Amino acid sequence: MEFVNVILPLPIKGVFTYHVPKVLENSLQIGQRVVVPFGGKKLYTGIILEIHKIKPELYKTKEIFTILENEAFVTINQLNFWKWISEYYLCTLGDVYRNAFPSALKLESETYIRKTGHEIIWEELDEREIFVMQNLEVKTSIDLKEIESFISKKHIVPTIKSLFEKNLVELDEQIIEKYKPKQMVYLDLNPDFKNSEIFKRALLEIDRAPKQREAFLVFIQWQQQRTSHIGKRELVDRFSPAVVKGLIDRNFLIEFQLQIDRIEDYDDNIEDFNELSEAQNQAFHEIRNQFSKYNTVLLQGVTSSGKTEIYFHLIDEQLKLGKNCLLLLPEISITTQLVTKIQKRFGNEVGVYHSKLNQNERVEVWKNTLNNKYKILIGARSIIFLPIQNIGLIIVDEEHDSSYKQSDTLPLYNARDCVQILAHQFKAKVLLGSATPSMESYYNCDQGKFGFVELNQRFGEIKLPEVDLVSLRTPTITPNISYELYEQIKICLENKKQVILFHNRRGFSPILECNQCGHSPTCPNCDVSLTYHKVSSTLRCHYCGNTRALPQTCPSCHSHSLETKGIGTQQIEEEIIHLFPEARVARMDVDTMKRKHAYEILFEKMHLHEIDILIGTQMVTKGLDFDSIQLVGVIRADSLLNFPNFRAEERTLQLLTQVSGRAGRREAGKVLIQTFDPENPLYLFIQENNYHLAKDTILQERKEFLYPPYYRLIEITFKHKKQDKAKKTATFVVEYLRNFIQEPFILGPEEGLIPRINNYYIYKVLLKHPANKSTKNLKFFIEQSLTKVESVQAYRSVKITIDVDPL
Ligand SMILES: Nc1ncnc2c1ncn2[C@@H]1O[C@H](COP(=O)(O)OP(=O)(O)OP(=O)(O)O)[C@@H](O)[C@H]1O
Ligand SMILES: [Zn+2]
Repeated sequence: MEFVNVILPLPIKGVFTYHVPKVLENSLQIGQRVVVPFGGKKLYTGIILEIHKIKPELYKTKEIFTILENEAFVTINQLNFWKWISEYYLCTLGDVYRNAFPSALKLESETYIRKTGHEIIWEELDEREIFVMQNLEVKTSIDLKEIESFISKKHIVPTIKSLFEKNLVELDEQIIEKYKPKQMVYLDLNPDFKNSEIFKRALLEIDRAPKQREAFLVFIQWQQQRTSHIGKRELVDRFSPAVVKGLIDRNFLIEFQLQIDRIEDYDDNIEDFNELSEAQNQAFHEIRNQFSKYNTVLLQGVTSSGKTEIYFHLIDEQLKLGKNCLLLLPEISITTQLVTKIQKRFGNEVGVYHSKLNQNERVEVWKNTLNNKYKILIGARSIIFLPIQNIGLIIVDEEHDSSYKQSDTLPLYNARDCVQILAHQFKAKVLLGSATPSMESYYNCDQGKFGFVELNQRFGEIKLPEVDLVSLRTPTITPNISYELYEQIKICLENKKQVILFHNRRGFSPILECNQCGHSPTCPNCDVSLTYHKVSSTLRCHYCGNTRALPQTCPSCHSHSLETKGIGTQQIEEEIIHLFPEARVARMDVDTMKRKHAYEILFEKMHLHEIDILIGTQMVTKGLDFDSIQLVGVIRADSLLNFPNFRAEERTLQLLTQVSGRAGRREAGKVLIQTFDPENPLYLFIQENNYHLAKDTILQERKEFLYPPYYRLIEITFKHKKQDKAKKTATFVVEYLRNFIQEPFILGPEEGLIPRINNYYIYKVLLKHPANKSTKNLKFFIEQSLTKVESVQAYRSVKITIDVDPL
């Protein structure tokens, strides 16, 4: 008999053995998708990891139901990569599989499906498919379990798969819901207006509606400037719904809809490469040089030095060698300018993969990658899980960015580090690029592991912006805007230039406080104050989402003197509007950027200079490349530094350097940093643009206090609704581990920074390990300690997560 070991999307260690039905014997492949029964009732889509003839002795195997296609869906390289991740990040293969695979490709009992609304041609469906579709006529969504009552288990997944392929059903998951493909409404000119007589008459007709006339002319101007369609929303935002409706009612503009979420083929012109400047050319050659000695090279290029241009030339070289390239970007940059830039150079050989794609799009990219359709793949961190082929070069742009680390779902991997394994598999090179490299990467250069190339000149020999520190200890014009900043904004606006104001909201969200008794409403489920949301007039918990109406009186002493404390971007916006009533102001933060195309619209507006002042959180610090930003203001630099994390200084340095880099990219620019602590050496380094000295200071401290990059960290988190259970389990683990690891390499258990989230009490244990030694033993002890926990009945319900290399 033939057996297969299958990976299932479960947080259980190990693989699961099934026997192969006679008809499938000798035809299976490693990496193929199979549907298998599990437990009493469930069924899952699994991946074949091994095929063998060894009958398990301890239990009776079940038979696999079916295979989903005749070829492997996961490559051997991928499976090896998954194994590495599960060993390094101490999670199960099932955790990796669950995360690595698009949901639509791993149907299981709990998967919900619903109709797409696509026309059903009943004659083309088989009996089972008809059953499912009829069921969906009466119910909006069903899960695979329900289908079991009318289709045999064996046939469920193939049936659904077939309906998927016919585009008749889609997954119904709450998370996916958000990104459901949307029809976007666009506007076009009435085709009759091509006739200039009709056009002239039309213009006369709206002479008496000046707003409509203006909107109409702006629309025509846009149409001439752009190759893409013009969204209705954009015109509405610029004018008003009524004005735009007027133009549509008059039949001047015609509405049409397009589904925008499908991966669009690029059909515009392919642009030539820019010639590299002398400095860029030198860096380019230096990188190639270093690649003959090192597999990984760190490129530190100051902001606006044109690193992208160098990437393009390196990529081009690989393509000419017949190799593919992988380009990793922080999540946010994906929706922005870079992707368009790349498509302009490389056309349709580019695949894009990121979290805002819907399920169908993900499947499409996966299949195209497997079929080696793309020469270049661009994506956020999850791109490393695609079935990539024939890779010659992997580029990680903004390598210091924390969004390369997955922090909410297992596995808690860092894509910047994982690409080393992929590169090894393909014998490919890795280029890490940043204006502000991470301490880890510097360390690797020092250790002789990475090569190092520096590019110290901005493109066009533009000078780096001048940085001024402004003390907040002296009186300000409005609560958060100093006289100096006010003056500079004024000058900038007079010069018809744009301003970016950066306000770090982390830890500074507005809260409600009673002036009488000092009470501040807290979340019933978490140990945090509720955040005040002005627009909806609510108090909200940012950890569990708990929301309540804004109280009129203090819940504790019933006085009426409730006041908001702390500042958010909204307050800054109000102050700016008050100071500059004429200016066109926009805000960029999680609240304003929720909608799928919010970024594109905002960037378009920045580009067209329809915004004078852009106020935003961290989002404005990354990658923005606009011509006319002359001034960058940092509202409160200190809020970054005061964050209780050993990386606070590094992050501050990176953020401030990055945000400063948005200024003066075409001609001289200026940066104003407002702070309560203008003598802080870190700010002085930033002012002098001395990243190297700043980095040396930080590294010195890290070494002294046994932190990365000199030591690797592993953090174990314990969560339980009963506080003492969480604490006791954590203590139990620490006591066990102390047999092998002594102070100061083991810390805790300590309460979490927020001791309770969503009614779960949190305890943490931190382990440190010299970076130049293998963590194999340490990881073994940790796993042992968890096995010990498993054996104690009372501790079993405690939720334990291990974070290797936490940020
Ligand atoms: N060789 C070149 N020819 C023409 N334009 C260039 C060239 N190199 C760079 N540029 C332009 O200079 C600007 C800055 O380049 P780019 O955005 O690549 O910088 P960067 O190093 O990635 O900066 P940051 O780290 O701040 O994102 C871009 O608008 C780019 O188009
Ligand atoms: Zn809460």
